[in-house]
Amino acid sequence: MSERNWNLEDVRITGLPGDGVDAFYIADFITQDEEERLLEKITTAPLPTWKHLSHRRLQTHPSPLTNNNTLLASPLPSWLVCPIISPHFDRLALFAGSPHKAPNHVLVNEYIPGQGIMPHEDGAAYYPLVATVSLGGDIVLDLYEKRKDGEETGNNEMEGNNSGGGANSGRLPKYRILQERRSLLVTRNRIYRDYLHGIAERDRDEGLGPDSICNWNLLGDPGPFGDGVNVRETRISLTYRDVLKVAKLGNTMKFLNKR
Ligand SMILES: O=C(O)CCC(=O)C(=O)O
Ligand SMILES: [Fe+2]
Repeated sequence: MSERNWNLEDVRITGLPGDGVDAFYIADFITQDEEERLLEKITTAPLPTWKHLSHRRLQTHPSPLTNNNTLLASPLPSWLVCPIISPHFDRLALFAGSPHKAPNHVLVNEYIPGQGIMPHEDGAAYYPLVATVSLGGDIVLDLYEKRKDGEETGNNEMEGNNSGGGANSGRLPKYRILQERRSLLVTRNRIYRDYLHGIAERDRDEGLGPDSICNWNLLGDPGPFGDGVNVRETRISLTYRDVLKVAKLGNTMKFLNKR
């Protein structure tokens, strides 16, 4: 399909800092059929696959990182590889600069209306690039400037260890990105490192428009948000990353035997 020959140059979020090279948004990144197939895989997973957190639930593929942020080498399930990594990410050469040249880890987050994720950073366990595919519903991701006084906890709440955002309450986002279902959002480098990201715990996103949403010009269809409102539905995100430290199970066993 011709419209799927994306060019990253055309989909930069130019309203963000970092010379525009640090964030990209592609509407209609996957088809409705692809979305349906992914939702089916995710929602029919056996219940123990989900980790229940207070404000969302989470699947981690292929497995959670160890305590020292190491991934035990294991392939991603094929439904997370095809078609998103292969062929779509490959065509965009999205992970060409990352150590393993491909994502090796995917978090699946589910938010029902009213749920969200506190402002946080993803941290140093990963190459600084996150590729997020949204399924099921539209949602606003907020970016916050880090505090200059060094008070920021640097919390990585990715796998659910965050203690909560009391210190963040009342804080206003610096930028807002609207993620439509079936879209791809890529954030990397400066946006990854210098900002916190979060999703407000509400059942409607309000005040949406070209002045408040930095990717407004890249939306597939701004029509539904013409009144400035997005009524949340259950939204599932797939966040693809490259974990820097990977241990082969064989090596881990050797290491354990030596102790
Ligand atoms: O659901 C999202 O888009 C964000 C998830 C997130 O920030 C994370 O898993 O670290
Ligand atoms: Fe995150």
